[in-house]
Amino acid sequence: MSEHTPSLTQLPEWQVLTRHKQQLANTHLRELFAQDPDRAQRYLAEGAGLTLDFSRNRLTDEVLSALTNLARACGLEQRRNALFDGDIVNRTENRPALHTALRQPAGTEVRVNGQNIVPEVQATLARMEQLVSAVHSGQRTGHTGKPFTDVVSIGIGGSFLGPKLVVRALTPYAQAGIRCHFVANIDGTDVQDILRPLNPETTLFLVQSKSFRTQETLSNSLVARDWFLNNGGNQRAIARHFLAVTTNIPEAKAFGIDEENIFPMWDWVGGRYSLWSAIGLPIALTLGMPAFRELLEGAHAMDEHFRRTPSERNLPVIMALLGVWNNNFWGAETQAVLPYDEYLKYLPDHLQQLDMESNGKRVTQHGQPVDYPTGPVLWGGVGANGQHAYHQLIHQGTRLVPADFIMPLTSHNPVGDHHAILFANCLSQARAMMAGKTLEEARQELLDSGMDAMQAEALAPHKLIPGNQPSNIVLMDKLSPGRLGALIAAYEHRTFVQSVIWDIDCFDQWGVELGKQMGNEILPRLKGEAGGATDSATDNLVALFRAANGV
Ligand SMILES: O=P(O)(O)OC[C@H]1O[C@](O)(CO)[C@@H](O)[C@@H]1O
Repeated sequence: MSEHTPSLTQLPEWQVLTRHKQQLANTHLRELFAQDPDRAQRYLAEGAGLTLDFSRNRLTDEVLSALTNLARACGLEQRRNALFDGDIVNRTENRPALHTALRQPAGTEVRVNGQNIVPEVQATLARMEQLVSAVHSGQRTGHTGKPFTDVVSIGIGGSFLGPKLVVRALTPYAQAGIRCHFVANIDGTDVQDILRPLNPETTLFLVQSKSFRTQETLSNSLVARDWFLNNGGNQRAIARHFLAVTTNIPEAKAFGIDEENIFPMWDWVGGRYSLWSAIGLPIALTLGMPAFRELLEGAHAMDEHFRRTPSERNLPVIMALLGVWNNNFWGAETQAVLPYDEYLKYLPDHLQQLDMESNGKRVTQHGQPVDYPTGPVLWGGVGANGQHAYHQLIHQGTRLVPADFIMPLTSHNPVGDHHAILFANCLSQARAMMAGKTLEEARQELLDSGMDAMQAEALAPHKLIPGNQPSNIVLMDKLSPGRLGALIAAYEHRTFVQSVIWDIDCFDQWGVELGKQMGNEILPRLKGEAGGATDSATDNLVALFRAANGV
């Protein structure tokens, strides 16, 4: 396996790309389109029902081939095989990362420590199916015999963001009228707002925590349990109303959840890759098992595409390589994700954890500091709302902002011309970012509007739009469970490929631990249960908090 010795930036393949960047430094995307009429047809990749148009990147055939050479030199093929084969790819935690096994068809094999894990995955799906059908048919009811109407999923990070994205994205497929709510934040407002209108007799709680040690989730679960007990519930009834998904069965039992109501998780699934496991129960309970299985099938189709397609036609590989190109060679520090579909509202939130928790790393897999930027700041929101907020900075600010536009070609809610207008907005934004407007065009436009020459001269620089901003457009026929599964899996693989190039561990997250540790030290001081000093800035605010709360 290639291990980037001595450094990624010393590889000959990297040097070739540095030279390509210098050669292209003064070439505008407009020129690349003008010189190359077939560009749009050539820079298309298709996989698992998704189409990626990557023509609006600062890319030539030579650059694309140099990028794929870099991927090869970094050992992409071996690392990808290691990922799918269940090798230890998360070295700092000594684990495989087998989210792909969660969407493997029954009857296939993936071995961990010599044992095939697919049957266990399938058995868990079968248990989920039983639960979902019992809840939907009314066979499993609340403790007073009433059918469940609401599911409250309590979890944070990967035990929250993926299910929330999917439940919202696939609203048109919702079945049986089950409403799903998500409590994540350790803020009384979040949990209270959600519980207040609910009926405890018809509410099913899912405590979602891989570790069953996460402070936010455990505190919110205690609030939910007290609310249930104080509103007509009783200890025995907890068994009917509280389920858990976790690897930590003893802690879940200690919380009061019956073993038969605990669904397994495995340490070979990372939290941010876990929506495909029983952590997906909010999805299955809201949409039904057929839709959940279709989601898995879509993701599996993307796994197969990723595994078997040559890099130059491989959708997630191309997305990853373009990210490296923009980030490491052109200095982009962010990546915008702009879904042009209201249902994909929570996609940027999910991708923030997926990408930034995975690739926000500063040492190589061997603990050597990197001398190149790694994961960018990922952000975004639904189009066209963003056009009236942050797109101005993309058009005329000083930063390079690569963007991914994502849009289904058909709408679940066709209303008048809405969908065509939305698509026109998506295309026009990508085009404006690519082409921009020259000073001469701005000046001419002003003169044509009847402005005198002096005024036009003064105003034209304000109307100049440099363009040359790279973007991708990802299209699908419609936002179905299968296409959504493929889309999320494509981003998972994009993240993985980038981690291979950067030689970092994309499956650990040691950085988040320090804040948790410090929080545990500060909390007793806020409550007046411990003294001691931290730093003067923290101590000042601890004192302010205590005074405000009468501690
Ligand atoms: O599912 P758990 O164990 O409660 O963890 C929740 C989240 O906390 C983290 O460990 C840190 O944010 C995430 O990786 C994880 O998704």
